[in-house]
Amino acid sequence: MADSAQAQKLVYLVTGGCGFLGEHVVRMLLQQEPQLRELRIFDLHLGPWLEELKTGPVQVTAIQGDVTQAHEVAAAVAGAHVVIHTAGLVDVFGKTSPETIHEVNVQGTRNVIEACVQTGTRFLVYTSSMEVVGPNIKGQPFYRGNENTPYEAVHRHPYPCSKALAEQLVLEANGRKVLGGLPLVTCALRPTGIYGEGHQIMRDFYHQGLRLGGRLFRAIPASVEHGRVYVGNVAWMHVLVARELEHRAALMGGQVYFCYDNSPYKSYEDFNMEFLGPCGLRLVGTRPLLPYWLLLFLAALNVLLQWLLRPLLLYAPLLNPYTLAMANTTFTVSTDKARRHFGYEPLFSWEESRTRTIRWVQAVEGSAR
Ligand SMILES: NC(=O)c1ccc[n+]([C@@H]2O[C@H](COP(=O)([O-])OP(=O)(O)OC[C@H]3O[C@@H](n4cnc5c(N)ncnc54)[C@H](O)[C@@H]3O)[C@@H](O)[C@H]2O)c1
Ligand SMILES: C[C@@H](CO)CCC[C@@H](C)[C@H]1CC[C@H]2[C@@H]3[C@H](O)C=C4C[C@@H](O)CC[C@]4(C)[C@H]3CC[C@]12C
Repeated sequence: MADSAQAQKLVYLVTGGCGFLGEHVVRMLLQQEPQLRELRIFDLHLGPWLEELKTGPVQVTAIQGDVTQAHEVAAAVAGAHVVIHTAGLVDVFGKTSPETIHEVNVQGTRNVIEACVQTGTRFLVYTSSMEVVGPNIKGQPFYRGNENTPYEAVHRHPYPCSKALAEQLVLEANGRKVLGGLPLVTCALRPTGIYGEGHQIMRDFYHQGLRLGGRLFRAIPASVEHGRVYVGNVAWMHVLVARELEHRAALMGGQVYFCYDNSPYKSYEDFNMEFLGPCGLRLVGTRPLLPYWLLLFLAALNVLLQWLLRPLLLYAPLLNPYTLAMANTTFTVSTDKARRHFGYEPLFSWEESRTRTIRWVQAVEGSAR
């Protein structure tokens, strides 16, 4: 008893803890981090599921707050040993203005860093994205690359621009003196496209398929590989990094790590069919049904429609020139840096990740009826 009380000494803060990834990080910490005494969950919108966590042995503190408000962030960070900063605006569909994306993703991250410095928190893990690397505006392939693969990382879209800037801030903050004089230790995790329970875009594709009579139409060549990683494994990487940063500060501080697991290399659409297929959807065509120039035209038309309709309603379809370029450019990762630096092995096999995701889509199906 005394032993476990002694072991449970750390206070963690997860920003964005009610999002798709954030919820998995929160649950993973509660399951896998024996040193946890208090878990603070900071989010703009708090989920009702947090209530069920409050009955366990770890103190769970839900904080409704906005990362763009420096004083709210500082109050949440004060006294935390580790901050996992996953909060962000993930928008590649034109739902939010570029200014808001910048404010949340860049200024929000700056606020988190400054809060750590001012209040004496020493360990900061940032959820970055594969998009800080690519695909770039030239659409050059990144084929099974690693953290050292040369690639021209040039962006124009507000979301990757904001993630790249925020990541740079986090990495540059490594080594800054925090209150008390000790150095801040930071690192960034770069997931590829995350999938798993709670994935909104998978839900959107599923509903689109139902509307189209159980069919989806191939738009992307099957040969274009798109990197994907299971949300449970991304969460597990966050937990491991957070745990190991203190012990391996010299090695891990200021580093970036792609998030990876044993999910197969496939095109975006073929990969989604691994889950949507067993739920009754069919991908029509072995080749794209429309020529690329026509898809590009439709994508551009969607941008025009979005602009024209903006005064009346928010029109934000999945297809736009940016998402088309993303889906149509090979970007896959093959690395073992996380294993070498902090002993990461995926917690969930591909089979388990697949089964869990299928079960979740089936539950979505049940609730859609
Ligand atoms: N989903 C992916 O495929 C993917 C891939 C790579 C990286 N990421 C990164 O992972 C992180 C989480 O992404 P996600 O897919 O879980 O997105 P999400 O939208 O599900 O979660 C983001 C969370 O941040 C919160 N948030 C947004 N603005 C906030 C603000 N101003 N203050 C406080 N909280 C705020 C939201 O309420 C939400 O709960 C993001 O930083 C994203 O860039 C996601
Ligand atoms: C042309 C359509 C025909 O079916 C397919 C459009 C698919 C797109 C909506 C998605 C293709 C690639 C996705 C992105 C990628 O997986 C990585 C991301 C990084 C992350 O930081 C946020 C999410 C995303 C941008 C993800 C969003 C959806 C796609 C563009």
